Amino acid sequence: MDTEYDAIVIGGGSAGLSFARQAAGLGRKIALIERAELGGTCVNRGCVPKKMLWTVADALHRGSGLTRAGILGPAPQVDMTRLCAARGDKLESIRQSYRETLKDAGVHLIEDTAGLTAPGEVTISGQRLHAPRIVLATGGHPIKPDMEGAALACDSDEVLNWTTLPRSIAIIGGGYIGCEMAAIHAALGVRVTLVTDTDRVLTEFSENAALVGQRNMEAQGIRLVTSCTPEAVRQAGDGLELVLDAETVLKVDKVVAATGRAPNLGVLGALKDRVALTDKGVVKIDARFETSLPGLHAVGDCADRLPLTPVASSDGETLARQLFGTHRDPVELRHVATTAFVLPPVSEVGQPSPKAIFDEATLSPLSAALRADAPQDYWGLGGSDAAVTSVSLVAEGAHEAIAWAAQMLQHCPDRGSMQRALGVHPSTSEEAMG
Ligand SMILES: Cc1cc2nc3c(=O)[nH]c(=O)nc-3n(C[C@H](O)[C@H](O)[C@H](O)COP(=O)(O)OP(=O)(O)OC[C@H]3O[C@@H](n4cnc5c(N)ncnc54)[C@H](O)[C@@H]3O)c2cc1C
Ligand SMILES: NC(=O)c1ccc[n+]([C@@H]2O[C@H](COP(=O)([O-])OP(=O)(O)OC[C@H]3O[C@@H](n4cnc5c(N)ncnc54)[C@H](O)[C@@H]3O)[C@@H](O)[C@H]2O)c1
Repeated sequence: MDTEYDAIVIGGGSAGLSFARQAAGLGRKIALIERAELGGTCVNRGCVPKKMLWTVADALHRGSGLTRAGILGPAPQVDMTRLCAARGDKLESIRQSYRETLKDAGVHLIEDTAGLTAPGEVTISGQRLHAPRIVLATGGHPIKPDMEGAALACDSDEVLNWTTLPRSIAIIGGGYIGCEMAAIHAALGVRVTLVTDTDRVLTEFSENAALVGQRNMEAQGIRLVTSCTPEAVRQAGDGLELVLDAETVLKVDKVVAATGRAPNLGVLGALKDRVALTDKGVVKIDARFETSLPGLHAVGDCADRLPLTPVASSDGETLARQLFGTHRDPVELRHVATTAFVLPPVSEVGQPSPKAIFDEATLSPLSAALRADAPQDYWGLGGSDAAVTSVSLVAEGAHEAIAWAAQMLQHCPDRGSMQRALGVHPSTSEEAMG
């Protein structure tokens, strides 16, 4: 087996795959080491299985609200066996396409657990490999809250592997994962309570957009408990109890912890003290993704960027170009569009100002007139009339439209010139642009 490479990348998720493909494409000899499934979190335990579930939830949700339009009759049932089989096939086809891509690109794929044993040296199953550049792309894992009985709670990895649906769940955490799991499972017919320690959900989004998303979740029948840190999870017969305080105990089939993620840094072994971390516990990097240990770079969720797949993929490719091609700056995080896949989705790009310059209405889409639960749409602009710096959107299809807003923001538009373009009638965006 070869032991000398131009670069060794540890982790075959979005960041590592993208680095390896690009670096090999630039003619370099690259090893990629992956201890589990190719594709990492996004493909196996994140975006892809989540989005497939969300697609089903979205269809059920749109249909179920339309009672005033005369769509009546028994609620459609989800066959989880079929759904899981279709999802399993899709994930395997993605993993297979990655295997083929790596092979075609000439990347040496090693399926093993890697440890960093010295600068420029990685060890797998007792064998030492060397490269002047080592890339950490080891991603992260879910963390559970520090409370009695936390081990009884499922994390997102487990939820995305459920083959049957519980009747009721309590979710701890109102971030992306907690809200997405809540909206999806409520649409699938599960009774959902979401408990979070902040005073509103989706605190990574601007307040006005998040509050519209929160109201839509409540209209969907999700019970929200804010500003609450649960005290314990207890077994109670076949089910569980989530203890909120001395007086309040929720009885549910399952408790889900969606309380954040931490980077996978076991790979650093004895070198861990030589690799500086940020206050958030992720690896500190400079503009060339280099860590405090010369020759060691970090990309994706283990590094101090935004834990989103497009950022991981783009940074992996950028690092390969920086090391082996022509220099390219990392994408600016203010141009990264993001979406919480609730129903309808909450999407945003840019740097929202505390007070939006345009959000005078929470828009009432025409479809709401036909729905029993009347979801609201929302469009907000941040910055100033002279320079718009953010766009927030809550609407069906928001996750598609927000990419165009990201492109528009690159050109620093003023509000006046935005109004000289016209939207489609009748549509939410037309109301917002008017
Ligand atoms: C439930 C959920 C839903 C999400 N939804 C979205 C979404 O809709 N949109 C979005 O943009 N982002 C989403 N994300 C975030 C996205 O999945 C991550 O940002 C992205 O997957 C990070 O990619 P990565 O390559 O940095 O890490 P990962 O994909 O986690 O890959 C790291 C890989 O490194 C391997 N590894 C770790 N240590 C070692 C070792 N010592 N030796 C060998 N291999 C090792 C791991 O096995 C893993 O495969 C979601 C995340 C979750 C959990
Ligand atoms: N659609 C997407 O793009 C998407 C989807 C899922 C995840 N992600 C990425 O994954 C990252 C992690 O997501 P996440 O939702 O796990 O983490 P998060 O950090 O975004 O949210 C965790 C939430 O749990 C709350 N919390 C923590 N401990 C608690 C406790 N003991 N009691 C009550 N509430 C508690 C926090 O206040 C926070 O609201 C996100 O930042 C995001 O970048 C993205």
